Amino acid sequence: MSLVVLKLGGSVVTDKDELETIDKDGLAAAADAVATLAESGQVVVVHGAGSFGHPHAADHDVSSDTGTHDEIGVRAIHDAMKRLNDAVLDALAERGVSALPVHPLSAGARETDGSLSLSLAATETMLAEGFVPVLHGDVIAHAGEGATIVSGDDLVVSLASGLDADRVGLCSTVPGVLDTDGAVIPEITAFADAADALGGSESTDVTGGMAAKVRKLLALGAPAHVFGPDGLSAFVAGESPGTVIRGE
Ligand SMILES: Nc1ncnc2c1ncn2[C@@H]1O[C@H](COP(=O)(O)OP(=O)(O)OP(=O)(O)O)[C@@H](O)[C@H]1O
Ligand SMILES: C=C(C)CCOP(=O)(O)O
Repeated sequence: MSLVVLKLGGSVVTDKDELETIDKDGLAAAADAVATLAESGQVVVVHGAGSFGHPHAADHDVSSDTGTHDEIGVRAIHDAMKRLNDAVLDALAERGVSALPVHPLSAGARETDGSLSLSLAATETMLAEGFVPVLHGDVIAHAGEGATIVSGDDLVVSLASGLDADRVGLCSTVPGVLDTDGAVIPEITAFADAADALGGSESTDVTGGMAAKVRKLLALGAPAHVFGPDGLSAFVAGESPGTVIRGE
């Protein structure tokens, strides 16, 4: 059975400019897409943080490489992500999808050099038992740093390579990676292909926005599709909307 790893960007399922606010239409469209995918194969969903995780991470000065030992801060970030995860699970349940949470804080850690080790046991067994695991960007224990942020994009890379996914999709608010004229770049095989146009994110984003996304996906070793909400149904149908990022 084919396996799809799909990331729902925080900018799709939340209103990134309003603290802890769900984008109801964005979440509904994304949940419809997951429901369609789940009818014909296995799906792992990962969602980003949007206006839930990022503002709390910024408040506590935590990023992907700057950590904290303050458990109050760690819990504030994690609890916000659990609230968003609950909303995603509810939207999937309303569509008859047997979705279950996997919270990265309790399933992985970073080593001193920042490399992520994520246990796949829960995710693999859920898939084998017919569930749809739903992971999310989170805060995670980091050797020598306390706890740092793990982005949904990092999780997509670990999951797609560890589970040998057949297809990888990242749905953001932009229709793909854009060039300096605002046109979608159809294919990226090296960072230089898009470097001039790549910036961070327009909203509070402690994990680096599109530039970081492209770097991580180039390291994946399998093609990954970056597209906007309008490309969701094409991705679900097996097409190749937006930008495909192919690492070496
Ligand atoms: N060249 C570019 N092409 C497309 N988007 C770009 C580019 N440069 C910067 N960006 C910014 O990157 C953002 C997308 O990255 P972002 O990390 O915010 O996406 P996301 O995965 O949907 O959100 P989250 O990180 O909350 O999950 C766009 O909204 C845009 O502001
Ligand atoms: C800020 C937190 C908690 C996670 C960030 O995940 P992302 O939105 O996928 O980059």
